[in-house]
Amino acid sequence: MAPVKVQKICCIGAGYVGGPTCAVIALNCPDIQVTIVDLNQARIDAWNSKDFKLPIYEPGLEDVVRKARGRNLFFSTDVDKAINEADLIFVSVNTPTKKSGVGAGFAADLNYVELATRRIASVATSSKIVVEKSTVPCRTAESMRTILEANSKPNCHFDILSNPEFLAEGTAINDLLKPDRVLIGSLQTPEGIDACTALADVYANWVPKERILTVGLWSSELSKLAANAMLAQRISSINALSAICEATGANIDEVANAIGFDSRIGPKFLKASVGFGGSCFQKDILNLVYLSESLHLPEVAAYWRQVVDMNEYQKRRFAKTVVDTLFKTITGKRIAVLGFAFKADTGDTRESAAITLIKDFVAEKALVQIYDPKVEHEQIWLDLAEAIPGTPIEAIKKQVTICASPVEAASKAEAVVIATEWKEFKEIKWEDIYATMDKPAFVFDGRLLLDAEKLRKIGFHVTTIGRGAA
Ligand SMILES: NC(=O)C1=CN([C@@H]2O[C@H](COP(=O)(O)OP(=O)(O)OC[C@H]3O[C@@H](n4cnc5c(N)ncnc54)[C@H](O)[C@@H]3O)[C@@H](O)[C@H]2O)C=CC1
Ligand SMILES: O=C(O)[C@H]1O[C@H](OP(=O)(O)OP(=O)(O)OC[C@H]2O[C@@H](n3ccc(=O)[nH]c3=O)[C@H](O)[C@@H]2O)[C@H](O)[C@@H](O)[C@@H]1O
Repeated sequence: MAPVKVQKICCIGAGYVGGPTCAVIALNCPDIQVTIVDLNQARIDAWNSKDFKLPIYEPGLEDVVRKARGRNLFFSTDVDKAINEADLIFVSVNTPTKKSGVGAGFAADLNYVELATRRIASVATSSKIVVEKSTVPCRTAESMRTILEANSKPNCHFDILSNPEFLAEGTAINDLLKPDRVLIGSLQTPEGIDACTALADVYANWVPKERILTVGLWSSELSKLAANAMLAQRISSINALSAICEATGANIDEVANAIGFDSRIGPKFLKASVGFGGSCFQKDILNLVYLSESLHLPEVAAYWRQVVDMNEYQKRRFAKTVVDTLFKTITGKRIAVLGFAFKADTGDTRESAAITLIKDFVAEKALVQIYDPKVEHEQIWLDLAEAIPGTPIEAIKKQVTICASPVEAASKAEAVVIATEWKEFKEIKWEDIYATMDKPAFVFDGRLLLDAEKLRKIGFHVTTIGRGAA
């Protein structure tokens, strides 16, 4: 049998991955009808909104959706119809860390993947290619196949592919338009290879053929966890070195630059920070730790576990530096936290280092004044309520204020803490900030973003991550 020519795609899950990924497929493949479905009506309504108030903020996304929506890109809550019409279905649902039961705190919660797979099996009346887009533990495709085969209608055949997504938030559209690579894993059977070719042909509409890598299913699944673990490991390594820099007077940017010049190491992902955040690094490493333990490889599990432990240490170390520098107490002091998103150019706050910092400041009885240019206020309250369980939100609101500008956040504050590397924080008129603050006025740069010397000339006391006291 020749590979099918994909004509209709359904994507289950209209989130940070499903939305942008399939919007870019629709943009580049005008002959393919792409329908992105979700159970969350509000999310779908936002994707369909007349004024393009999309549910996620991602530079360039609106432009892509404006070009393709209504042409060959559709958003719907009619999951069954989209499944039935499609020849190829992406499963792009969330796979968070399990909160309870076996593997709680480590293993991926595969409930959403399983429910989506069962839905496909129960409504499909023709053969489909089912593609794992979600990040999943190794051999999840096998469970999906078992579920599909046990529940399918006669004459329905399912091929399972793994096609993990490597986009980073904030640069998602560029990453999708010009990916370093597209990875497709399949069974090495004639049917598996045909299904793989059918998906590769979709990407070949805009991705150079040499960047489309085809591998075995298990390699593909593991490569996704491995890529995130290696990226996070670089950040934990540079952050561990930042602690040595602070203790010795070395400068972490100079060290990163010096080692990054080695072409075997390379310059990217060596920016010391207050700690990595985002929905995936921690979750995927813990998933790898769990996998290693399940395979009776405790030393391997401990090795990867240390990447997450170092990240926790970095966040806590930074919060402690703030308290220690402010004369060992921040009780009743105003602290401005600039940035709440886990990185710049996104409104996403999942696992943001800012949340840990604010939690620690609140525990120390400080008054926290937050400013972020993109994060919705409601999201900040939700995150803080979750991070500080047992404290009613009214009590949290007595200690925390959300502000409309950096100057407002800095008003009467003793310290400004940079938690997210938003470019606009570089462009602030720091003289205005200084004027509004209590003295001595402190700045803690957790992102190596600001010109410390310039701030010192204004009168600030500046502490920068990875730099010894000046
Ligand atoms: N956020 C990111 O930057 C990246 C995420 N990933 C992976 O992609 C997957 C999805 O992540 P996100 O898009 O961030 O998650 P998300 O939480 O933003 O979106 C998932 C969506 O799936 C929907 N959903 C869940 N079960 C459903 C069902 N049975 N039927 C219909 N809709 C359903 C949810 O309502 C939600 O809107 C995860 O496995 C994640 O690890 C991979 C690369 C990058
Ligand atoms: O699986 C995923 O979800 C995605 O996870 C990351 O993407 P993302 O989390 O969106 O963003 P990153 O740019 O990787 O940043 C993650 C965190 O590390 C921090 N970071 C990044 C780079 C660096 O040098 N230093 C540093 O502290 C960022 O500020 C942020 O908090 C990966 O980069 C993507 O390839 C992957 O697809």
